Amino acid sequence: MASYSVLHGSVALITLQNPPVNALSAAVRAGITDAVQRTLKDPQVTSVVICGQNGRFCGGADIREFGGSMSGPPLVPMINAIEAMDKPVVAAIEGVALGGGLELALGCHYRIAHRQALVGLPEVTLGLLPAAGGSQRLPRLIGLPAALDLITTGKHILASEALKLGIVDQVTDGNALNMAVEFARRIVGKPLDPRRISTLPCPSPPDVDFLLDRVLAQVRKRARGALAPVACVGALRAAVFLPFAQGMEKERELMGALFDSGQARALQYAFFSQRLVSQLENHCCYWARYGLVPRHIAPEEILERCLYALTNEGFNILQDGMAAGPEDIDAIYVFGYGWPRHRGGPMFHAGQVGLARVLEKLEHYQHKHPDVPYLKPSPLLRRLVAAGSPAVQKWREFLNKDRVHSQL
Ligand SMILES: CCCCCCCCCCCCC[C@H](O)CC(=O)SCCNC(=O)CCNC(=O)[C@H](O)C(C)(C)COP(=O)(O)OP(=O)(O)OC[C@H]1O[C@@H](n2cnc3c(N)ncnc32)[C@H](O)[C@@H]1OP(=O)(O)O
Repeated sequence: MASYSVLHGSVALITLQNPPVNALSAAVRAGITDAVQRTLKDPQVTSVVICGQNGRFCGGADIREFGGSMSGPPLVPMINAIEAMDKPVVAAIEGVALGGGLELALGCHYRIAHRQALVGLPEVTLGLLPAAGGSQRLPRLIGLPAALDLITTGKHILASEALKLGIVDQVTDGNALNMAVEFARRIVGKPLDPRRISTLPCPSPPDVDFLLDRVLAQVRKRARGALAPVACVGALRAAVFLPFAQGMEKERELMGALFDSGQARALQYAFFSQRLVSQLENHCCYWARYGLVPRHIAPEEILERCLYALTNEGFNILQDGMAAGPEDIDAIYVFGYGWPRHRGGPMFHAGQVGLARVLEKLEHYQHKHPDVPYLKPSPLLRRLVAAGSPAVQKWREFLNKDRVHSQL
């Protein structure tokens, strides 16, 4: 939800309340929408400040809502209504203004931030693009090159850097909310048209087509099949060449394509998995509270069972002649499935660990779990170990000889 109060008899304060990061859930959007209506109707109110509870402006749209049917007031008309207000609206940014949180701030007429606050449009890291006007407002505010960088990488930047880029108007080492309230009182009566970012042209260099094509090529190379970074460039192209309203349509169309994609679902799953795993210690407290003694499972056991079963299947694939050499399997994992390049690939990694050790581990886990077929050591792995564990670069040659031998 969002609370509404009036300070000094004239400054309406709208406070986002959804701990821990004040994500823009349906209840928060409804609260803001109601508060905006109250502000418009109250003749005593001459300016507005929007802030977040507990020193955090807003962590963006509520990612948990993406999995279900979304209800409540939609974000885009809500932000447009804030921008259209005829009373100045100031965002007081503390903690974070990320994703939809920054898009909300960009709909305000001014942004005052704590120097250490983090701002950014990280949607791309969730397989999405900034679809509450961020892809259309940010380039109009800071120019195309800087917006391309921020939106296609999703990086968070400090408010002090955001000030240099022109994203925020002032930063403070003190209390950003107090500063925003004082600021809001001072700017009453100043013209608001130049502060409505949607009405501004998008500053872009003369060789804009060249720039967009170059960034698109870079992004495609870096993205390795990820859809969102490419869609982000498409949305920014729209910001340059289309009027705001049509740009917003394009933003929505591109978001629609990403929204239900397997990639967005996978990246959002990864976002929550990462946080869940870091809470594992609390699970231990849960066991202790109920007097249960959990079987100790070392993280290495899970890792090794997954990893060695995978490499073992790689040896079976090589033996069956489905891949000509270990490089074919490693390239699929490094380039197609994000296996860390510095670890070479699963087959190379097996060589690094030592084939005898991989075999020993597989035998150990097979003994513990005889019903899991993937843990049964591949005959090829056994033959490689028996042949003295040749280096991975020699396996292709070994396989050729092995195949010739088996045909004789
Ligand atoms: C035709 C069909 C058309 C369809 C078109 C659809 C149009 C739909 C319009 C939608 C408009 C979209 C608008 C917007 O552009 C989209 C977004 O805003 S996506 C969200 C962007 N924000 C982020 O990516 C920020 C994510 N969060 C973080 O990076 C960090 O959490 C943080 C904010 C930096 C804080 O970090 P920490 O202090 O370390 O805390 P944790 O990370 O541990 O988080 C604490 C807790 O909060 C949960 N959480 C964090 N952010 C969110 C969030 N945005 N939504 C929901 N929950 C969030 C996090 O999971 C932790 O909870 P726990 O998992 O521990 O229970």
